[in-house]
Formats: sequence, C-alpha cells, structure tokens
Amino acid sequence: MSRPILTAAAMRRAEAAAPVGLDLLMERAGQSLAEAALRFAGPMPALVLCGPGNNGGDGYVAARHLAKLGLDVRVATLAEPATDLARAAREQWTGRVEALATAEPAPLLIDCLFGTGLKRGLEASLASRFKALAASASLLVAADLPSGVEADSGALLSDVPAADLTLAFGALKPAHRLMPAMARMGRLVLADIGIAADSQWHEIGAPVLPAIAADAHKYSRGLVHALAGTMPGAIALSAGAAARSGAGYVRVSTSKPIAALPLAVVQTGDAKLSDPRIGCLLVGPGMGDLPQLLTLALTSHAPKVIDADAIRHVGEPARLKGQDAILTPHAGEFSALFGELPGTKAEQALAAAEASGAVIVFKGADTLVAAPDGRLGFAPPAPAWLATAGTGDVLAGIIAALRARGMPAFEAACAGVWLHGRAAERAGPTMTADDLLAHL
Ligand SMILES: NC(=O)C1=CN([C@@H]2O[C@H](COP(=O)(O)OP(=O)(O)OC[C@H]3O[C@@H](n4cnc5c(N)ncnc54)[C@H](OP(=O)(O)O)[C@@H]3O)[C@@H](O)[C@H]2O)[C@@H](O)CC1
Ligand SMILES: [K+]
Repeated sequence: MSRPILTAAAMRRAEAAAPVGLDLLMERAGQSLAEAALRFAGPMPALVLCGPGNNGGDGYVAARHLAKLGLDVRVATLAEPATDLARAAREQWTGRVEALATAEPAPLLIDCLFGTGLKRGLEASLASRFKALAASASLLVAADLPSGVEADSGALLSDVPAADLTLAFGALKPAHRLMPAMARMGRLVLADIGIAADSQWHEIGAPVLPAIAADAHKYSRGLVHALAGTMPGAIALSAGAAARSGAGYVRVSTSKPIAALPLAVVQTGDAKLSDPRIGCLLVGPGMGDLPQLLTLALTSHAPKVIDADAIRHVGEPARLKGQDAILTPHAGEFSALFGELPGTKAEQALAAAEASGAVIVFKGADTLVAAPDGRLGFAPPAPAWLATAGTGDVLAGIIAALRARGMPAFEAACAGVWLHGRAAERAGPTMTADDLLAHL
C-alpha cells in the first residue's frame, strides 16, 4: 500500500473538492486530534496552542472534544482567528482563552499554531515561548505538522521542538517524509478526514514482487550483468545483493578474478554486452576512474542501473535519454551531474528525471524515487545506521535484480529502496553493508 503525498496547494484543492463542507473537515480533524492525543497521552492535563489560521481552528475543535472526554484542557492563543472557519470553531469553545505569552505549561502540549499555511519562520519571541512550553511538557502532539516546518520542502523555518506524535490530516505532506522536518515528527499518524487524496506523489509502500513462474529457469528469472572496475569489494556487495534479490543469474565481467564474490556469481573476462538475455546491466559500484566502462555500458540496449562513480562520468544528463536507465545518486553525485537545481528536493528529483529521461533514486536519509513522467516516491523512514560504506552498492544490486526480474524501472527502484530499508531494520544498529545481504 502506498499513501498519497500532497503539497499544501494540492491539499487545498482536495479540500475544496471534498464532498462535504470545510467545517465538517475541520470538525473531523479536531475530533481525531483529540482522540489521538487522549489515546497517546492518557488523561493528563492539556494545553492547546491555537494559531490564527485553520490549524488553530482544529485546535479549538480538539479542545472542545477533549473537554467532552473529561480532560482538564486549557487553550492559549497567539492571535484572534483570521479565517471564518477558525472563528466558528473558536465560538464553539466555551472555555477560557489565555494569551500564549503568559499561559502556564501543561504536561500535554498540543501544537495547533501553524500547519500547511506557514510561509515564514515564527517570530523569535513566539519560537522561544513555544520551545519553553514544549520543554516543560511531558508530551508534545502536533496537529498536521510541527509548527515551524514548511509543508512542501521539509525545511525548518524556525527552531522546531520535536513532537512525540504528529497527526497528519487527510494526506501526508512532503515535509512528513523530507529531512530535516521528518526527524521532528515523532510517531506519524494519518487521520482520514474524508478527503479523496489523489496524487502522482506517494509514500513508497511494501512492494508486490513478481512471482517465480513454475517453469522458471535461471535466464527467465533475470540475468544481471555487472561491470567490475578497480574496487572489487563494492562489486562483490552489488553482485551479492543482486543474487539474493531473486535474479536467476548474476554475471560480473572483470579483468582479474575477484575472491570476495559469492560462488553463485559467474566471473567472466568477456564483457558480452550484446547478450540479449541481459535483464539489467549494472555499472558504477567499485568502478573507480574508468569512464570507459560507462561508455561501454551505454552501447548496450539492456536496461541499466548506473551508480556511484559512473554517475560522475555521465557528463550531460541528456546523454542518458533513451537508455532505460535508473540512476542512484547521493547528494554529491546528484549535484555533480545535475548542478544546483532550484526548488525542493522533490522538485529537484523530478527535474533531474526529466532532464535525463532516467528514473532517479535521489538517496539520503529521505530517499526519493522520481520518474520522467512525474511520478515521485518518498521512502518511509529507514534506520540512520544505513549511513555506512557499501550500503549504496547493495541498493544498486537489489534494484538491478528487480529490474532484471521484469519490474518496470520506477517500480523496481521503489521496491529496492523499500526492501533495503527493511533489511537494515532487521540487520540492526551494528550492521555493516556485508551484513545487509543476509537480511534481504
Ligand atoms: N487541508 C484540509 O483538508 C484541512 C485542513 N485543515 C487545517 O488547516 C491547516 C491549514 O490552514 P491555513 O491554510 O489557514 O494555514 P495555517 O497553517 O493555519 O496558518 C496560516 C495562518 O498563519 C499566519 N502565519 C503564517 N506564518 C506565520 C508566522 N510565521 N507567524 C505568524 N503568523 C503566521 C497566516 O497569516 P498570513 O501569512 O496570511 O499573514 C495565516 O493567518 C492545515 O494544516 C490543517 O491543520 C483542517 O482544518 C481540515 C481540513
Ligand atoms: K501544528
């Protein structure tokens, strides 16, 4: 299952197209916030911080429901409501409204200051007051987004205290899956408030992998051909990962024998790139300074995974047009090939896919998979311990195997990213890239 991801503007459109009124959407958002906070925190005294927009409106609704559920709840506000919806929600709150500047803290702090409407950082005095109230609370619950986070970019526009729980309304926003914001969400829960959220952008979910046919043979299951370069360890990780990710046959062309390769991986001195059985060609891991390997790879008609050093040698993104390629750059490799692109990470990934005609796996703590047709996958959070040498080689091998097994490029890349993250969870915090292979 993959969940749609909507920008702030797309969210407003979805909201306007909803079959029910905005007041009912706000009622559902506020009620679900109250119920989630109570379930998460238990019946502890709560302080709801309400901003001037509809995020604040959700707060007044949540306060009303928390009071109805028997909680000791107070409301503090920054300013009077600025929208009709928020004003109507404010009017239905029969309790007192305190000034945020002087409100006493509470063990449960509910942040309804700003959501998708935030466009600039919080003023310094407000940011420090918010931080102090958060520091005095035992639990911080954020409505839609932690206040200070920019919905579309995941940037922190001012200092944002980390929430313990974030309840996203209607659909996930890019910031829920982009750094640095992603690390401030705490547990992320999506509340269905009755919006039909449809998008070409989605969170990458568990993949459906191709079944192994009853009459399969090693070639029909997929042949991965990898080009070895100067660093044998990296190609051994990639080829090992491909062999363990369901490729029927993994072959490495190398000028000298590589001791670290699994026995099941065939080593050959001949590049054999015209072999029509090649389901995916892998170039880059351990390549070193041998740009001729990339040149050779680009003469092949087979689908390709282009990783690591090979990315730096592409030179012009347009050189990849018509190559049926998947590129797996980290941030440094990405800017080496595509330059400093404007916009959010999501926009940059899509622009790179369009410029190269390739599927781009823009790696990082917030990996994105972009297709030239505008589809964009956001990886669910993966363990920080994946940030260690060789894990990129493993990822390239997994994706090459899935591509050779017949998955389309975008789906293979998304599935590879998902499997890689889950393998790291299973391998645990002391893992090395070698250990990852045993958990695929
Ligand atoms: N999508 C849906 O289906 C539903 C959405 N819902 C909820 O609505 C939320 C979006 O509401 P929203 O658009 O009113 O924006 P919101 O985040 O409240 O802030 C805008 C206000 O803040 C102000 N402001 C901004 N920055 C500021 C700053 N630094 N310092 C001070 N002020 C600042 C800004 O003022 P302005 O920039 O105009 O001067 C404006 O007044 C969304 O996140 C969700 O919680 C639900 O109710 C149900 C259905
Ligand atoms: K908020």
